[in-house]
Amino acid sequence: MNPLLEARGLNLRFGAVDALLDVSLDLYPGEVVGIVGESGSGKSSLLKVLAGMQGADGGCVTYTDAVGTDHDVLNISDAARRRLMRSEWGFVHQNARDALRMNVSAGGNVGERLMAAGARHFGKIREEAAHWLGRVEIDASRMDDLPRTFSGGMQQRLQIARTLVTRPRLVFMDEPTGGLDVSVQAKLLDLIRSLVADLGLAVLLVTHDIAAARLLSHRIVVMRHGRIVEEGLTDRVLDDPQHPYTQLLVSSVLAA
Ligand SMILES: Nc1ncnc2c1ncn2[C@@H]1O[C@H](COP(=O)(O)OP(=O)(O)OP(=O)(O)O)[C@@H](O)[C@H]1O
Repeated sequence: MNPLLEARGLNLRFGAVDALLDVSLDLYPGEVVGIVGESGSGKSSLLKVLAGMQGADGGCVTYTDAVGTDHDVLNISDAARRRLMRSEWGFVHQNARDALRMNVSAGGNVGERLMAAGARHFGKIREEAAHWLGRVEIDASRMDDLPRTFSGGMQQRLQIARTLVTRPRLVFMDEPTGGLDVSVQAKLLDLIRSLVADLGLAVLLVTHDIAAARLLSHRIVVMRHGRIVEEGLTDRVLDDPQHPYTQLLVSSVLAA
């Protein structure tokens, strides 16, 4: 099986800071890879570069689409990147407000993604939006309400419905449960886990929450100072960490 996304030798500098140093990564269809590390280790920078939202100073990223065409993500045109974002990719932001349109109804937020992907039949769009609100456990009676009347957890579930309604093959997630209450986080993680498994999604998950990474990821990549210091199957990395930094990360969770 060929990787869906292949990154080689990525470098990115901000002034004197190396945000990424020779980072290489493969992501296979249906695979969930958790990118963990402390604040400032380069996780978000890596996600943005892989999604073509941020350039790099070196290296390359190749995405192979559903019909087998390779896309050179770092040199892609804005229009082509937007096309991928509409049809094959999704991005879940930490803050739902960065993705949702707050003055558009919940149903509209989901439906407009379908319209952007070419759907035209109003009845079908509304039906599909209602179906997706149900899948993320938002009551149908809230369909015409504005997202600003929703709790943080509901806004995040709405963002997920908006992202998944177009059936992406690859979803980038940047701290999807960050900033939420612990009990809300647990419920959201369970929901994400079942949706990802049902839909067979490939996911790149950035998180500083080791428990979230353990729950969702098949494989874990550990970053420190812009480099990948360890990677492997989730249980192996978390139960038998080899790098001293991973040992520290894991033991600090155990001690917490
Ligand atoms: N736009 C920018 N301008 C200058 N420096 C930046 C910029 N974006 C990131 N950096 C720096 O690059 C390094 C990596 O940042 P990045 O946000 O990727 O880390 P992170 O692991 O995602 O951290 P966090 O968990 O806090 O979001 C940090 O030192 C950060 O200060």
